[in-house]
Amino acid sequence: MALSFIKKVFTFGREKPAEEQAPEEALLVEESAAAQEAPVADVSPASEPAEPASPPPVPSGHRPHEGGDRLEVAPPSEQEKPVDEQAEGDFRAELNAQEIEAGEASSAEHPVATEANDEPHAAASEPISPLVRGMSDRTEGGEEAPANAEPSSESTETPAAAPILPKGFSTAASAPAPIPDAPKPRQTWFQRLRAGLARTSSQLTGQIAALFTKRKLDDQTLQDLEDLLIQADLGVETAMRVTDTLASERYGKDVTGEDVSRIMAQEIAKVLKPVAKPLQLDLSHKPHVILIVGVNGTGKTTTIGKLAAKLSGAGLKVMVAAGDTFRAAAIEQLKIWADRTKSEFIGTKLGADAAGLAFDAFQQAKASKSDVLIIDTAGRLQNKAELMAELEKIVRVLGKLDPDAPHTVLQTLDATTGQNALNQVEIFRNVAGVNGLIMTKLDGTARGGILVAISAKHKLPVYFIGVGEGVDDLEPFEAEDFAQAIAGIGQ
Ligand SMILES: Nc1nc2c(ncn2[C@@H]2O[C@H](COP(=O)(O)OP(=O)(O)OP(=O)(O)O)[C@@H](O)[C@H]2O)c(=O)[nH]1
Repeated sequence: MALSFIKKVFTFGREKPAEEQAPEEALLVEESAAAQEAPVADVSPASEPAEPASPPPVPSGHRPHEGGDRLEVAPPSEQEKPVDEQAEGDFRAELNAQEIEAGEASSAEHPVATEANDEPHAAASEPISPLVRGMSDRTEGGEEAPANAEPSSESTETPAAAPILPKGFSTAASAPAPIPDAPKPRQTWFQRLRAGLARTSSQLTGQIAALFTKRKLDDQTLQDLEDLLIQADLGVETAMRVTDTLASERYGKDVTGEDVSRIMAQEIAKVLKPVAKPLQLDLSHKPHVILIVGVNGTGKTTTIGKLAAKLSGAGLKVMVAAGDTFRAAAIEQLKIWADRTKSEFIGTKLGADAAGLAFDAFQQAKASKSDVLIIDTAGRLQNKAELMAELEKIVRVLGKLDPDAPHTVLQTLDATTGQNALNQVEIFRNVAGVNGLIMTKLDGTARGGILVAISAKHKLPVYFIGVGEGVDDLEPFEAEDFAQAIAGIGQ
């Protein structure tokens, strides 16, 4: 399967659109080609000599996946990361500048889920402005002084002697230059995952070690252990698996914290292995439609950017649709991701019907022979019936153009959420037919145990995990790695 997929990736990806699309009045459709030709913004002013030179154009940073058919695209090697990091810094600055320009600096910080976010923003539906390109590295007027130029009359004047200030005062000129911090080496994704899950794992391992100090394994310790595992969000089923295995191996014997961690990692991995699957694309659909759903702020738009980068990096023709018509900043954000990932973009005005946009996007993607269409949706709390009905409508409308569409419905889950995520999956699955999950923010202070409980209950594939805000911070989900990170063992 992996080979045939790779073949598909590179076969389909090289096709060009058959013809240019006629512009539609209501839609803002951008061919990515224009964006590809434009230089990448260099937002590092030359007046800051400490900054490194501008990065090369946005790095693709993608190569065919080495070990499987999970989108068939592997994350970039560690050597590529510093370049990505620099480019990412530029991108973030670009994003900020764009948002400030759009007069939405306050919403640029990206809100955490609130009910207020469910209402359309009052901002006017301005057409999307072009990206802020880099600042000039020249002074105003665009001229640089030639190297052998005569010094100006101003420069021949003797500089005024610096005043001698009383003790306890200083001027900016006399203050010692601050010593810049040495740049921190970028962590690997597994280190970030480990760090994100550190709270869960260290709490667990600490409690387990305390529980088993100088005690033989008996019914009481097993019960206490089960309680600890449930408190860590792992769910009753997995907690019992761990205690049953431990009991069968060591009942009545001395047990160390390491014994428990090892068995815990092993049992968690057993639960996760069946759901750690590659995201299969059926490229015969042209486009394979991926709908992204989830609660506000769980990382839908960012994840779309990351997915688009992987797919277009592999040579596929990708279109992204800004179906989050509630938030102007979300449309802007997706447009920037589209430019950056060389994807086609389709959007509409703020407050417009999201299902209508999804329908238009599907038609447009068919016409332009896109391989993959990824549709963003507005974040919604799962208890908002009206918004959930809108989501249902999006799915229905897509089904009119292809009864199998949307072919993949991905739900993003914020790893810092905890127990509520179980309920979110339940409801989004019923309403939108979620058939795959992506857990984001596993680099933060994550409570990753809930993914184990969700996997045990729903058995939905978990395709990727988000381990940062950068374009490359999306990793294929690996059961063993995740299990070890939760149990606090491994690399
Ligand atoms: N640390 C970290 N931050 C992330 C990750 N994924 C997304 N984010 C951040 O989470 C915030 C919300 O991400 P969005 O992609 O805007 O979330 P959304 O679900 O589209 O939000 P709504 O449009 O409000 O529903 C942004 O600041 C992202 O940069 C991740 O894996 N790690």
